[in-house]
Amino acid sequence: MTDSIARQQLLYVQDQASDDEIARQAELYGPLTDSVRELIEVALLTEVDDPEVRAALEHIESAKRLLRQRINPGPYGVRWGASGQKRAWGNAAAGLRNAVAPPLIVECDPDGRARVDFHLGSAYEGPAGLTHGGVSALVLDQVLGAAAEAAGAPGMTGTLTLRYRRPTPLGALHAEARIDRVEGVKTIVTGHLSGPDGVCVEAEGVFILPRWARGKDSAAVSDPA
Ligand SMILES: CCCCCCCCCCCCCCCC(=O)SCCNC(=O)CCNC(=O)[C@H](O)C(C)(C)COP(=O)(O)OP(=O)(O)OC[C@H]1O[C@@H](n2cnc3c(N)ncnc32)[C@H](O)[C@@H]1OP(=O)(O)O
Repeated sequence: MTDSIARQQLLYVQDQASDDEIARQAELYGPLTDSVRELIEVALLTEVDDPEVRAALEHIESAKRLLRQRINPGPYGVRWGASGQKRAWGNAAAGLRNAVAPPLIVECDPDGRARVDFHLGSAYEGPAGLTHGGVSALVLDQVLGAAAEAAGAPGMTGTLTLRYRRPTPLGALHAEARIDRVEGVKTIVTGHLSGPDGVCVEAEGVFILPRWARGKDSAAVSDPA
């Protein structure tokens, strides 16, 4: 096993946190993340005068000093609690503790379907007034990957093919995915992202269970045995 695979595996952790403890953390950190996400939008769009911008910066620096007093060297990784509840809270698309995530709260069925209604604000702009194409890819990668995982056929993205059919607006959007077929360790998933005028981006993904995870329960991938 290479060093990078071993390091990656160590970030899949069973920390035995109870459901109550996970709920406490979600209640504490969820609003912090929401506030930082809103801060990103406000910092992008504010038109107040220079002294107000400088004063706001001092407040933000002071909040950072407070939070840095005790800090996980990162990244967050994926953690499972005592009941098997999974926390991918650092995930760039869906992480509860990641202010960069829109966030996506993806609903999944065990037959390999997934869907999400979400909102993209000004921080996700690419072409003027439109969603950045890379952000659409991020959303579809996550939703297609979640569909594979929900059906017990999880994997890393091997190939993601996208067709941008019409510009994706910012604002209220929808994405959905379903498993097309499973071929051994490969799960092929299709899906799309749509806006108020219909489908904007179509996607097909090949998700592959990596060698190091084969034959292991998903909650046991941190066990190097
Ligand atoms: C239990 C833990 C699970 C871990 C995770 C679960 C996460 C669940 C999260 C849910 C939602 C996340 C959604 C976002 C997911 C990302 O963002 S993942 C990040 C982006 N992807 C990557 O970084 C992947 C980097 N690449 C790799 O790690 C490795 O190349 C891969 C893709 C795991 C494949 O390597 P490998 O395990 O050595 O595969 P290998 O045994 O050589 O080939 C197996 C089969 O796949 C085919 N194949 C290999 N590479 C490719 C490819 N790139 N394209 C198409 N086919 C390929 C081979 O031809 C072979 O086919 P068959 O001969 O069986 O027909």
